[in-house]
Formats: sequence, structure tokens, C-alpha cells
Amino acid sequence: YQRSSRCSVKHIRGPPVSFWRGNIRDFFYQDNVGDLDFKYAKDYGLVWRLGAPLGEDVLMIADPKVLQHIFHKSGYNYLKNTETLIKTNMLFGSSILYTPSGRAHARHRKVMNPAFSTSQLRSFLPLFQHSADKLCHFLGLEVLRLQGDRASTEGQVVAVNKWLSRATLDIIGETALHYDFGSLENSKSEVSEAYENMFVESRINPSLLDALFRASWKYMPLLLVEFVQYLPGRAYSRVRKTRKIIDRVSGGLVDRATEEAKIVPVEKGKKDVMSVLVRANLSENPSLRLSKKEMVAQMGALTFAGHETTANTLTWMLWELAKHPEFQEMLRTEIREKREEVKAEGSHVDFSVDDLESMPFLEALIKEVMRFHPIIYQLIRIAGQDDTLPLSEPLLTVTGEAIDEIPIAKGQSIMFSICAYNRIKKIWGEDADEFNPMRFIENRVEPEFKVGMYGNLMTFSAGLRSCIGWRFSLIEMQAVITALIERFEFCLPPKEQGVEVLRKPLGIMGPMVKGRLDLGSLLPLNVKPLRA
Ligand code: HEM
Repeated sequence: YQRSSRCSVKHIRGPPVSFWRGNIRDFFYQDNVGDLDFKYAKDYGLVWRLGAPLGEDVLMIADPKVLQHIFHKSGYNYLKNTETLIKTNMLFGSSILYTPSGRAHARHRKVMNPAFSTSQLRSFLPLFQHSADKLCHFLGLEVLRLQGDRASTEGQVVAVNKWLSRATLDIIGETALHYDFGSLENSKSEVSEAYENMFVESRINPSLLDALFRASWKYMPLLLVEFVQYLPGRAYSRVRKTRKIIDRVSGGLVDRATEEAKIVPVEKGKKDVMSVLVRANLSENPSLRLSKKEMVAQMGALTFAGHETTANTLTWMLWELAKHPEFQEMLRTEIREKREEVKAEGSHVDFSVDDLESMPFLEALIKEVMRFHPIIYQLIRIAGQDDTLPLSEPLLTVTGEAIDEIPIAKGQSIMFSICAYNRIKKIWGEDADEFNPMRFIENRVEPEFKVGMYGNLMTFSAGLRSCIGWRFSLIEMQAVITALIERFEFCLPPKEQGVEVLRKPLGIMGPMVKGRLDLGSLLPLNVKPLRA
């Protein structure tokens, strides 16, 4: 994107910047994701300026009026940046995540929408519940295994994030691909390993040299994108190997679903995301249909987008419940009361979607976890044309002038600080820096500008490219957390182990234990089975 020099953003305040390194990479070395954003938002206001390598200015935005302007009022005028596009193309191919133009994106989204309709998602609940039961079963066995011969009623310390990751991989496999990853049973397959590798590849923080090389990608015509994956080097060849496995398996599944769609009537057809997607695609105007290559890419992208995102959000939920036993008890009481109500009614055994949606504390808890722990904490876009950003409150410039809008030029890089937006006191209350689900029960949240589609949060993003799987994820989280809290008690590990959990930038925001970063993503909690 060619930048016009008409509108500089040099008058926007921000921390000192090095020309070569910029200061975007400082984010990788924070102890806790968000610390820098919170500090800068406090020092400079809801918009500030950072530097990318090679002297590029990046506008950081937490201001709700700008977010509303860009996500809700600007259509496709703000584009994904070239580095993100190249990376997603390298990992999955031409899926919805790699759609440089609005037209391409709208074509993908139209075919995918039916697979994420409310009725379709409701039909997934039994599958979510089945996996949640399996998770409880295997978690219980793990506690017994760790206990060994010792008789104990105190529970055992378990890396709960690993179990949640396995459960959500199985869930996305069954619901999206009609494929059994067997991850909870620990029958590691070539495919589940490939998906795990893909996730690791996606979050590798580049060295300075690689960061400079990637910074040059923005000058590369997108036509050459395909060739980046053929670059020499270990990291690139690992990605190629992983892609080959995923594409082969997804290709076979797409072929099978396509054959079935041709002979099985719609009402008798399978309900997994891929089968619905294949049917929607076949009934689409041929010029708008997704190609087989795009369908295959979609499967990899969906599995990626829907797996660790939900697993990490659930992980942070358990962490907060362990830190706040009073909230854990409130949730358990609400679940047990609902269980009694359902039993008394006698019409069904497991919770229905309506049952899950009629638990106010559960809803407030999920919103608060998504506010406090947005696992995608920043998003990047490039202005596709000159524009003027309207501010919700005056902003002081480097000369001390107060401005209420910022003119920007086509090509301007913008990063949205979801984590800083989610902590604005004016919106979420004076106690925004504390975890407290009650703010949603007591209706203390007062948004002047409507931004996100769930609780006015930005955690699922907003607008045309917002998360297509947000409802899927909510029902999945409701099913998993109710099953876990009914059957287990989660506490912080014993103090003497001195566990300090950090919110680390692992591609998405994941937990790591201070002093044991070598162990990778890790959340140890004491897990105690409860009597039925
Ligand atoms: C707590 C869980 C989740 C969170 C916080 C989350 C968050 C997000 C965010 C912030 C975006 C926008 C990314 C961008 O603009 O670059 C996004 C997009 C997307 N998400 Fe999610 N997501 C979650 C779960 C899921 C699930 C379960 C699925 C699928 C089953 C999914 C599928 C997608 C897809 C396909 C996109 C791209 C949409 C598009 O470009 O139109 N997500 N998600």
C-alpha cells in the first residue's frame, strides 16, 4: 500500500522509538500481556504512537469511537496487513483468514455463514457435552494416577490447560470435520501432532533479522505471497511438512463430504461444519463457489481458529475461579439449582441451550473472563484510503494541543489494543482493573459507543471480519465449564510450590509459570473430584 506523506501521525504521543527495531517487539518480552498497553493508555490517552522496524509509525487505538468508526462504519476500508496475510497463507493456504480484498472475504463468509447459524450451533450441544463428559472422566483418572497409592481427598496438581486443549481439539475435530483426533484418549495421531505444530509455528517470535525481513514483506506484491512458503530454512520447511499432512487429510474429508452431499438429501445430511459448508457451496452460484483448494484451507483455518482460542479462554476462567473461590461456589450453586430444576421438569436429562443461557452468573462470568483475559489482545489493520478518525475524548498531542480527530493517510498501520479497550474505567467502572463478574449482573457497564457484539467487548473483534465462531465458542464454553464445576473443585496449587502464573504472548495470550518458561504453556491447578 503506497503511503501518502500528507498526514503524518508524528504529533501523536508515545514512548521513544528506535528506527531499526521500532518498539513493537517489546510486546514479546512483557511479563504479562497488556502491561505495556495499560501503561501507555494511562500515560498518553486512548490513542498513542509506537514504531515498527524500519522507521514505520504505528497508531495504537483503544478509543471506542475510533473502534466503532473502523469496525462498524468503514466496511472493508481497513485491510489486513501483508505480514499477517503472508503468515496465514503460509500456514493454511487460501482460507477465509487469507482474503486480502473485501470481495474475496464476503464470498468466503457467505458460504460459511450457514454452518454457524443459531440452529446449527444448537445441534452441536450434545457433541460438546459428550466431550465435556469425556474430559471429566479423563481428568478424574489423571488425579487418581497422580495420587498413586496415597489415600488423599485433597486432590492433585494438574496442568489443566493441556486437558482443555485436548478437549477443544476433539470438539472442533468432531463438529467441524467429523474427524476423531482422539486427543483426550491421548492417542496422538499424525494429524493432531500436525495441528499442534501449526500452532507452535504460528507463535514463534521472530529474531530481529527475521523481523526486519518480515517488515520488508509489505513492499512485496501479494502475487508473490505463494512463494514465501518455499523459502529455505528450518522454520519454513517445518511449515511445509505440517501443511502437507493437514492438506492431505482435509482434502480426503472434503472429497468424502462432497460425494455425500451429491447423493444424500439435505435433511438427512450430516450436520458437521464441513458437510454444511460443502452443501452451501454446492448450492451457491458457480462463479461465487469456493474452490476445492479454498475448502481444504478452510478446514485447517477453522481448526486453528477454534481450538486454542477456546481452550485458553477456558484456562483463564479456571484460573480466576481458583483465585476467587467465592465466585466458584456461586457458579456451582447456580449449576446445581438448574440441575434440580431440570430433574424436576423431567423433560430432558442434559442441559439444553436454553438452560445454559438462563444462568445469569455463568453468563456474567464468561463475559468478565473475556474482558479481563482477551486471548487475542491486539489486532492489526492498514488504512485502505485516507480517513479521519473521530475521538471519543480530546487527546493531547506532543505540543500539548488538544485534538478531537486524527487525519490519517492511506497505508497507515493501526493496531487495536483490545486489552486496553477492555479496561477503560469510563466503560467498565472504576474497578476495571479487578476481576469481578458482578459488574455484568449489576448492570454497571455503561457503553456510550456500541463496539463488540458480545457484552460490548472487542474480544471477538467486531464488524464484517468479526469472529464467525463466537456463538459456537460460547455454547462450547458453557457446556465444558458447567460439567467441570459440577464435578471438580479447582484451587490454587499449594503455596509452597510458589507458582506465579504469567499472561504470556504466545501468539494468543497463554499462561506460563514464572521461572519455568522452558515448560511452555502451563497452568497448574489443584483439582479435587467432588462427590456426586
Ligand atoms: C474464545 C474463543 C474465541 C475468540 C476469543 C476468538 C476471537 C476472534 C477474533 C478476535 C477474530 C478476528 C481476527 C482478525 O480480525 O484478525 C476471530 C476471527 C475468526 N474466528 Fe474466532 N475466536 C474464538 C473462537 C472461535 C471458534 C470456536 C471458531 C470456529 C469454530 C472461530 C473461527 C474464527 C474464524 C473463521 C475467524 C475469521 C473470520 C473472518 O475473517 O471473517 N473462532 N476470532
